[in-house]
Amino acid sequence: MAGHGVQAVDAFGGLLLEMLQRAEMVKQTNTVEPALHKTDLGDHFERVESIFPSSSSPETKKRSQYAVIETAVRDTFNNILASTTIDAPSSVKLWNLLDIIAILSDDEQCDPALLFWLVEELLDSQTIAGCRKIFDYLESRRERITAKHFPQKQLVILRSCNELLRRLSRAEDTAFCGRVFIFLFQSFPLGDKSSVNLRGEFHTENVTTFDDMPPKGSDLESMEVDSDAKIAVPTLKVPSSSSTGANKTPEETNGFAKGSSPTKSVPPMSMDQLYPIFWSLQQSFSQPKRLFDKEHFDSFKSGMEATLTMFKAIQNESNGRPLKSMEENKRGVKRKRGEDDDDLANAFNPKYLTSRDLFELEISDLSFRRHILLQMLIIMDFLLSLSAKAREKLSKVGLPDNPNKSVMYADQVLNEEDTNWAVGMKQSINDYLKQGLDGLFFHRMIESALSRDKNWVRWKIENCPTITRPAVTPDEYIASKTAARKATTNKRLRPNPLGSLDLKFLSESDGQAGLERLKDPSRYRLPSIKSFQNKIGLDDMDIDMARDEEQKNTAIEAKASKSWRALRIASTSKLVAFDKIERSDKIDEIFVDDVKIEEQVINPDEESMEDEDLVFPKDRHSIVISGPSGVGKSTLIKMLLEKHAKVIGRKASHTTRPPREGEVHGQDYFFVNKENYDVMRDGDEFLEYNNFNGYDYGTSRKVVEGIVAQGKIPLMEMEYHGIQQVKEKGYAARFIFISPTEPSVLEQRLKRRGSDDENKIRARLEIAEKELEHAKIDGFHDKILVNDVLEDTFKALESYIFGTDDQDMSSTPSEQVKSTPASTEVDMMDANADANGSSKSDAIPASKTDGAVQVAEGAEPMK
Ligand SMILES: Nc1ncnc2c1ncn2[C@@H]1O[C@H](COP(=O)(O)OP(=O)(O)OP(=O)(O)O)[C@@H](O)[C@H]1O
Repeated sequence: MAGHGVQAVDAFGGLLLEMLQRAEMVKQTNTVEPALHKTDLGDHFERVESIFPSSSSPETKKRSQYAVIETAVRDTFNNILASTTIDAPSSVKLWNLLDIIAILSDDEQCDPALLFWLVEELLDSQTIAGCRKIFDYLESRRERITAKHFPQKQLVILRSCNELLRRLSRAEDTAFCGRVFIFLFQSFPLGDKSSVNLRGEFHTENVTTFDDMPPKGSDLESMEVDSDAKIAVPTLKVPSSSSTGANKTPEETNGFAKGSSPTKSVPPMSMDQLYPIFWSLQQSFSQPKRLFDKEHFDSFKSGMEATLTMFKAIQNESNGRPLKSMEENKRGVKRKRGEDDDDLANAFNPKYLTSRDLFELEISDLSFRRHILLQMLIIMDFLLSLSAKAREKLSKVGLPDNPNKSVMYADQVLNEEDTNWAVGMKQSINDYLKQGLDGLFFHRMIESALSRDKNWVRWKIENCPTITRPAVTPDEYIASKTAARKATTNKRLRPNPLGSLDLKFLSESDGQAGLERLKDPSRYRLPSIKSFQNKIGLDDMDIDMARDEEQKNTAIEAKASKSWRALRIASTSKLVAFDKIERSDKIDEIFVDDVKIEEQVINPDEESMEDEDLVFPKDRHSIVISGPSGVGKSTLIKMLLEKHAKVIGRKASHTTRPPREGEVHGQDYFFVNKENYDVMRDGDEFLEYNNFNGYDYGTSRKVVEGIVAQGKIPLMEMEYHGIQQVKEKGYAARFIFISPTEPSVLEQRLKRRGSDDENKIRARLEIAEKELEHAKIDGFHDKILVNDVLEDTFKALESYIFGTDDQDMSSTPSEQVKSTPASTEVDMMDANADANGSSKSDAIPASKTDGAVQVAEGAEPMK
């Protein structure tokens, strides 16, 4: 540390080092998470006071203390930066230092903005990849570091974020830009004015250049060179009095009378003619104030009309061949998706490609046309906000005494004719946008975005009044909750109205147990036909043995109900047997065939095993297996996948590591480059991610969702950082830790495995220690299995996964679960009938049940 000769600086510097040492002991990970808390640092904080004796004035003391702390902190900060890189594990010292400063700042021991000053310097000194890491820190601590003293911090936050945004490419780092914006949005209150463009400045630096060669045979009469923008601005010859338009028809003036449609009956230009006109519109889009000049406005109007006419002509043409364009669209999408992850980095580029050669292609693309039309709508809204009607409306709502004149353009009023033109043009654009693939949806989206934008403009005109609403009081909250409950409760609802389902399982008091009962497979699976055979036999006996007429009728009705349900089930698979049924009370034929079918199907060795024969765990959450290196995770996972290939699906992670020999992309890993990996990470596409041995690894949400979509249960292997992230994201899974009988077996197994040299084994064992340490945290894992004898561990693992822990372990879980449904079903059906006194209400009118599934649903829900 640099000596400053100031005793307090040296003393605080020493204390800071002690705090950092303590932090390293407390937080044993090398990652940003978890954050340090004041209690983690023991009594070090009390010692801060002793370094700064109280002086005559508290203000003087505060100022000198802040200066001393800042100097010492900066020394330490620079030392850390000089000795580590942001990617190295030792960078944890930086995060620890920032955490310590955050604690000091919350305690008002140092300048509140100190942390952000350092972050600003850090961002300035790092590459974009390094900045991502710093942002990991900022995002993970956002709430904490912005909760107190925000006014003192906000300027630095804004400055550093803006500086970072300036460095980022909107095209290549779109997702990172988004992270920065989201950080700003979340940190600053909604009504914060610091980033509001109060002066109504337009983004005039965004100049769109295009080929300035005059097109052959065009109608352009002159080419003006706009010296500011250094681009050729073609001017269309337009009738001189178009804005007054007194003696001319709308067609003659290119202006539009009320209700007339712009672009009506005007033939489209050639592409060459349109090209300069089309691109010169961008000038007015980025500098709308140009339109206050009559000449510019006239040429703008003609350009807009010519463009829309061309768009309409293209639309009509593509409507004539819709199938082809649909095909092309599909092919485009397919090709893009087929290119695997490379298109991830190929994000939207906000700069237009304006080559003349591309023009025709671009303009025939619907998305491109929509983009331009959206720009047109924005400018139409801008023009219409200057109309006399809009002015009147604004004055009616009552502006504050000091409205923001810079965004009002009070000296500009759009005349009636131009207003009508803008209204007509807006209407035509809207009509156009509603057509085509998803046109209505697209139109609705932009309509709502634009209408919201108008509110922001109003807010700016009103000089950004604070957007706050008084907090809801506890009384108001309770009153509205009670009222809502009252409004949604039907008092006349009978507990179990005649003919309706028993909805008791929905009752709140039943809570989790009720939900669990809903997951019972018997609720959604069809009962087997066989299960009805015995019951119908029993009903037959009841009919024969009935002591009086009433008993007999009850038994007949019960039999009819069951026969009906059995027939509905048989109708899906054994319709042939129906021919053999001669009497409605004698349906045995369906049972005869059914036995044969079951015999054929239950053949576990058969490749084409039907899905319904598969046995799934009751708990279908993802399974996460962790454990120290060498404990046998991969071995157990392999066994599980071999035995339960149709039930459990393994996901491949994404990694930046190059493939090893024999590794297959998509099977062992998804091998992606760093750029694509970062884009995925910034886009929150990973459930968890980590860096190991200098390479990045991540579990893609999409891959996991894909396994679920296949109807399988995802199985993942993760180390404790990953588990921590997964838990923080609130992803529900079952966490199983595989533990060795004692740590020494790990080394033996790794040596026996022979896949790593001595050094790698050492490195693995070091991390293994941490894994074992974490396993001690109460509740971190749902199940800990000690892998002593492999076969026993596998059985225990299966039992846990399939929810058969408590049952006999001699048979495999699959066997156990498989053997139960038939008998359980019989019991449940009986219980149902009993619960209702008889199965009278089971009868389902034919008109109400159209399929076999409905029989199962329509019948009493199984409990
Ligand atoms: N119960 C067991 N008894 C003896 N050897 C075992 C047992 N379980 C696994 N092994 C062996 O231990 C070695 C390490 O197992 P495995 O590769 O499955 O470990 P791992 O936990 O996946 O390790 P890593 O995390 O390093 O990939 C293998 O050679 C495996 O055959």
